[in-house]
Amino acid sequence: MTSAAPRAGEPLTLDDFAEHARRELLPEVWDFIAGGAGRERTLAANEAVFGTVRLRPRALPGIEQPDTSVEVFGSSWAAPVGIAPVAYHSLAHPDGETGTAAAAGRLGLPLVVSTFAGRTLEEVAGAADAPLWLQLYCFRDAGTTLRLALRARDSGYQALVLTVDTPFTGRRLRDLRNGFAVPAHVTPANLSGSAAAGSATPGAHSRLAFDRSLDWSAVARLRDLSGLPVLAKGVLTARDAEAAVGAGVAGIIVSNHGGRQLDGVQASLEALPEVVSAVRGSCPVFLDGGIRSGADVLVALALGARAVFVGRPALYALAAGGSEGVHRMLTLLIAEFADTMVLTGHASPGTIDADTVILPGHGRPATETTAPHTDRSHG
Ligand SMILES: Cc1cc2nc3c(=O)[nH]c(=O)nc-3n(C[C@H](O)[C@H](O)[C@H](O)COP(=O)(O)O)c2cc1C
Ligand SMILES: CC(C)CC(=O)C(=O)O
Repeated sequence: MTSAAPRAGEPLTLDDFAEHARRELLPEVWDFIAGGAGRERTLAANEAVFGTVRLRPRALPGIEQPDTSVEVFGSSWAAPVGIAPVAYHSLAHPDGETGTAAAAGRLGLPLVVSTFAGRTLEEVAGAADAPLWLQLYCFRDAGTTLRLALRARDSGYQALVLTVDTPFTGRRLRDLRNGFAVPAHVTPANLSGSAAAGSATPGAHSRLAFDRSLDWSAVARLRDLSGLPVLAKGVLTARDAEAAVGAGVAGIIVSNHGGRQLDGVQASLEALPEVVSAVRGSCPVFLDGGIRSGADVLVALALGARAVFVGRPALYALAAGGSEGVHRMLTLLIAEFADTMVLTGHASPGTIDADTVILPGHGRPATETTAPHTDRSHG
């Protein structure tokens, strides 16, 4: 890929965007976004594990221009990359979720809007022209969740993402030490007036307001009510993947919530093969957690993900440059992915298989060291 020479100081990597954001944000806001639960072992592992996988190059691949696009639930995405649901984009920049949606939409990439978005579902829909999904937390006040699902359907959202790893938010020590509270000007726009609107301290609020009696029957309830496909976000084991499939999910997002829930669990990438194998091609499997480069995207696809989502990098790019910053970050990620495709000999994402990577401790391609999970032929 040819690209124009960068201007001095322009971010050249996703890590550069994080560095810009760290300088822009108040320390306690940076900590809320960057931090994880407990000793942050899982948070660290999410990124570090990508550094342990080796790529297998392809000489003279004969690819002029790779086609990075993928199809998901009948929609074309410009690349196998979306934006994970992250609360309160307006913490990072006044453009908030509408800025993020506009940037992703210009590039043909999807956005998953958080239950705790700072802009209304309808405002975000007005700003985006790429697929939108709505992430749902289920509240004790069940009506609040059901109304959100119906509003999403009515404003053209294409899927619901039920977060299944959060009966309450994890113990995030940075926030506890900082006494972090969401600033008064940042509010959950879609919960206003509801019993779930709650307080400014996300941890305490989640313990009061989230429905801990929730079980897998929620999938069918939300699907039947809204007519939308429902994905489960936060699956890390074969057992939970089988439960999700049994409950009728349309897709699974392998995720540990960016290391913000149960510290000590596997990195998302480590859990991916087990989940892909358990699902046996019955629904697409996605991954979030630790994706910081185009090569990381390729590695996740090689181990069976249909597509990946980035969480923190979207907020960092927003903090660094508003909607334009998100556009630049996503453009960079797609360009890195396209370059990595060419150098590993893939003209389209569909051919990226386990033969493209070597897992830690093995001198051989992952095809020979991992079982049948590499089948991504499912719809
Ligand atoms: C500041 C912040 C807020 C988040 N808010 C939500 C949320 O509202 N709902 C949800 O399901 N996940 C939420 N997540 C988790 C992300 O969807 C995603 O799982 C995680 O950020 C992926 O890891 P990454 O940041 O390494 O890309 C949040 C993550 C962060 C960093
Ligand atoms: C407001 C919070 C519940 C959002 C969240 O899921 C998180 O901070 O990880």
